[in-house]
Amino acid sequence: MDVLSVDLKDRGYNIYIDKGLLRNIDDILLECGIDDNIFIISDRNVAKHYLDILLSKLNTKVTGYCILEPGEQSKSIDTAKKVYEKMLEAGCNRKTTLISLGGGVVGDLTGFVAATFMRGINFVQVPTTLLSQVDSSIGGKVGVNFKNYKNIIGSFYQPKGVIIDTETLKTLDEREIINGLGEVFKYGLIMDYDFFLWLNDNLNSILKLENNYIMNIVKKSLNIKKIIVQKDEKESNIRKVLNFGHTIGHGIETLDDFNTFKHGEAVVLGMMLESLISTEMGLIDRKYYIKIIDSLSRLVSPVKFSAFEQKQIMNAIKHDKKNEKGKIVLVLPIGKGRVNIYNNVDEKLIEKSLKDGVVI
Ligand SMILES: NC(=O)c1ccc[n+]([C@@H]2O[C@H](COP(=O)([O-])OP(=O)(O)OC[C@H]3O[C@@H](n4cnc5c(N)ncnc54)[C@H](O)[C@@H]3O)[C@@H](O)[C@H]2O)c1
Ligand SMILES: O=C(O)C(=O)C[C@@H](O)[C@H](O)[C@H](O)COP(=O)(O)O
Ligand SMILES: [Zn+2]
Repeated sequence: MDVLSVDLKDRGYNIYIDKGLLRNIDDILLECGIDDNIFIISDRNVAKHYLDILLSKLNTKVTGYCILEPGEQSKSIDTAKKVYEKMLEAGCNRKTTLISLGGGVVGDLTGFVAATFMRGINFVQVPTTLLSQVDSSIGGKVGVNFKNYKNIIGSFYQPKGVIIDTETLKTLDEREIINGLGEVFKYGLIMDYDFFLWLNDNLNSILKLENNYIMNIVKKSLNIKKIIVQKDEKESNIRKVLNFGHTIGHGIETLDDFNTFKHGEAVVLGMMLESLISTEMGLIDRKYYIKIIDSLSRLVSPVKFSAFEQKQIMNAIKHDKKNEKGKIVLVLPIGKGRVNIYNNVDEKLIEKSLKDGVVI
């Protein structure tokens, strides 16, 4: 088992990573200081495969559970209200620990409920998608969508531990693995170009879920995220780089009420368009731009957006949380494995990139 520690003073915690860890969840929870009074939140797809393992391992330590409908629509205030109700019915109190068993949707929602129920209770992340194992389960960004805006209500609230069983990825289809790889490629492009090249060279083995490749991806990704979060927990500056591809990506994700693109797919398309803007601004050369587009196109094919969609994406961009003094903030590539934060990008250039689209 690999153990990484996220060092955030009294809010620090361990991340436990290995194949088959769910079978030791009782012992690992004890290591995190959690014994009983546990309430589990999961979704229907995940519960079908893994809830029984947790219930049999934790037995009488579990006071209840709540199973959500799968999908982004569950990341809402309405779902949070339903969870609060179930928790009250089950007699949850300030000593209750929530376990989030699922992907990023269950994790963000559970974290939000944990941050708000009785002014804050403990929670542990048990991520079961590649995306949640490499990204959403650490760093403490918790929240829900509201009025079709992504993560617009939420908090920074760290878990007490993260338990990653890479074996759970075996029940995901390839589209979900590619969804997670979107965030993994992001780490390479913002911080570690050698990792980006390694991902390109080994994509076939990764898609076959060969365990040493998956372990490498999860550990490398979490190490990059942990270093950034430790430096800037509440996103005053450097943490913004984790948002590469997201300013445009979040707009793309909201299209068709979140029904067309998954988060990681939208981020891939966002990274392509933000790289195009970077090229237009002369921040990267054409050769590097082509390398980025060729590589990301192996995950998601570039998309041409209709005029209506372009408008909707621009509206989302104008409500992005990073915006300052009415100016759109973009994280843009400036060289191999390097990005920078810009608050002076001409709005017209963003509109033009959405209109032109990327070419391969
Ligand atoms: N908090 C953060 O830092 C952060 C970072 C990145 C993304 N996110 C958020 O994460 C969400 C996306 O997360 P996601 O991609 O994990 O989506 P998800 O939680 O919707 O899971 C994807 C699908 O896989 C199913 N599933 C999950 N685990 C499974 C398993 N092991 N076997 C079979 N099916 C399984 C789910 O039921 C769902 O249908 C978005 O809302 C995004 O905004 C948050
Ligand atoms: O942890 C972060 O910081 C990130 O930005 C990681 C992103 O991958 C993630 O999608 C995050 O939820 C986006 O946050 P938001 O603040 O732009 O809503
Ligand atoms: Zn993301």
